[in-house]
Amino acid sequence: MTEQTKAEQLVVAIDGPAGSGKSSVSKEVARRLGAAYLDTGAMYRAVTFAALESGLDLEDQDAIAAAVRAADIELTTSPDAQRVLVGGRDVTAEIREPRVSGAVSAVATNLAVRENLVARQRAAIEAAGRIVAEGRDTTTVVAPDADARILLTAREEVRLARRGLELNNSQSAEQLAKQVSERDKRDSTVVNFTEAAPGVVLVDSSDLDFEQTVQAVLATVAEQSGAETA
Ligand SMILES: Nc1ncnc2c1ncn2[C@@H]1O[C@H](COP(=O)(O)OP(=O)(O)OP(=O)(O)O)[C@@H](O)[C@H]1O
Ligand SMILES: Nc1ccn([C@@H]2O[C@H](COP(=O)(O)O)[C@@H](O)[C@H]2O)c(=O)n1
Repeated sequence: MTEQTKAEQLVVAIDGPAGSGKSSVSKEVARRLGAAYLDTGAMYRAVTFAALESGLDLEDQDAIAAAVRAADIELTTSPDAQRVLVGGRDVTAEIREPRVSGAVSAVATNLAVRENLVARQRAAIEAAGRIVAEGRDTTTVVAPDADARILLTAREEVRLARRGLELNNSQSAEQLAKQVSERDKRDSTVVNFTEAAPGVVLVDSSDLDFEQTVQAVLATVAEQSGAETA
């Protein structure tokens, strides 16, 4: 762990469905808290990228399990400069490509992959000490003992519209549904990110703008952890 007093340590876990604002809101909350930021989804994307590059059959559970164990993944935890390296190669942009987004659920539903990545994520949280970690199972599996646990959500039509706007409305309704609703459907076969578990606070951003959502999350962190977030 870095040089931090006990009072400075703070673990915030945020999960929720696709397009709910997990990554953008978590990054901004991390900046305002002077905390690190862990994008757990980037790790699933990195493994998927590595498997695709090696030409592996993503449905071959054993081959993918072996690949994750061998995967050399480096992830920076600065909310201002995120970099992802696989085997020393910078794949920060490539892991966001549609071929990875379309394939990642197949890898993320492999339980051996989840076990391996959850262990790496816990180690990253422990190493940082003061951190906002986001991803579909962070409040329930990765960091159930976090100081603050939030399920960030928004109505489906709002999430679809936000993702559409993010992509300059270049996608058809069908393509958007694939990237948001269908991915959630497949992911939810192994993780529950639609209902708040006991002790997890629901923040619904459907009728909030970005800044209001950040404020709502900061207020929830203060309430749950007792930390000063203003
Ligand atoms: N409250 C909000 N109001 C308006 N736009 C928002 C709000 N929260 C997030 N956004 C925007 O919605 C889009 C989706 O957000 P983001 O990528 O953070 O979602 P996500 O939950 O991380 O999605 P995924 O799980 O698919 O990676 C981004 O363009 C982001 O800027
Ligand atoms: N904790 C997590 C985080 C992510 N996943 C899987 O990775 C995919 C990509 O996540 P993004 O947040 O970058 O969109 C996601 O669709 C899940 O398949 C996960 O399983 N658990």
